[in-house]
Amino acid sequence: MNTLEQKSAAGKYAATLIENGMVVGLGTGSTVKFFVEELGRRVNEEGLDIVGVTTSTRTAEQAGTLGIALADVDDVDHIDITVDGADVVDAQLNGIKGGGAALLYEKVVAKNSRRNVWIVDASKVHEELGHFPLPVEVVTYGAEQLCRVFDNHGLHPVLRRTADGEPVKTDNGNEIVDLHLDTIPFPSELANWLANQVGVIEHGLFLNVADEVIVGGDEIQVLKSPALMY
Ligand SMILES: O=C(CO)[C@H](O)[C@H](O)COP(=O)(O)O
Repeated sequence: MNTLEQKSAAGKYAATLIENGMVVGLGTGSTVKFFVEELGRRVNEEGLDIVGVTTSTRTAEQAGTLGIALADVDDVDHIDITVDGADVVDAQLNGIKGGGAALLYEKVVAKNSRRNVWIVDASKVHEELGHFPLPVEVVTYGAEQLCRVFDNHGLHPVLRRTADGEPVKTDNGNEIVDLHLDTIPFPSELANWLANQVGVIEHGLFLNVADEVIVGGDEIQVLKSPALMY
């Protein structure tokens, strides 16, 4: 299976986890697109009755077009399950997210979910975090200054830009700085440090968030969080 087929397989498998009456967090990205597509099919063909809580305008547009009922995160009293993608997953099921610049809403929805399932292709799974630039959402005001601070700490920051050279704007109007790190040996320490920097809105380290990771392939692999294994 190629990467796209693996993404599709993972997305379709995740859609089988969704049951009538569930409030479902809908992540963002090309893998989630397959999941939402299959969810839409089940809503329309099987009468699946769910409410979706989206993590980006892109996903909201897709889900809306497919006729999936949507609610604002503040208008539901709980989220049963959230299905989202990831850029990297390590052996502890910690991850890097935000390749699609939706990390803030993704983290808000994840933190308010009873169960978090990530769907990935096999290339995303590694022993340790790294292998993908770590996205950090920052306020526009002072973004260059913040980049200097990151640079002084050896974090190799690059402000993310569109093809036209303009800074990428998130759904909240903030900007994304990608930290080009080969490895992240101490993710908790880095997460705490980033969270303490003035101007940082959120970072893409998702630690102890995923309960399960579904890896697409000829055979679906379901990796479970160590916390769920005992
Ligand atoms: O975190 C994300 C968006 O902010 C995505 O879930 C992540 O980038 C994976 O995307 P894809 O499924 O397209 O590889």
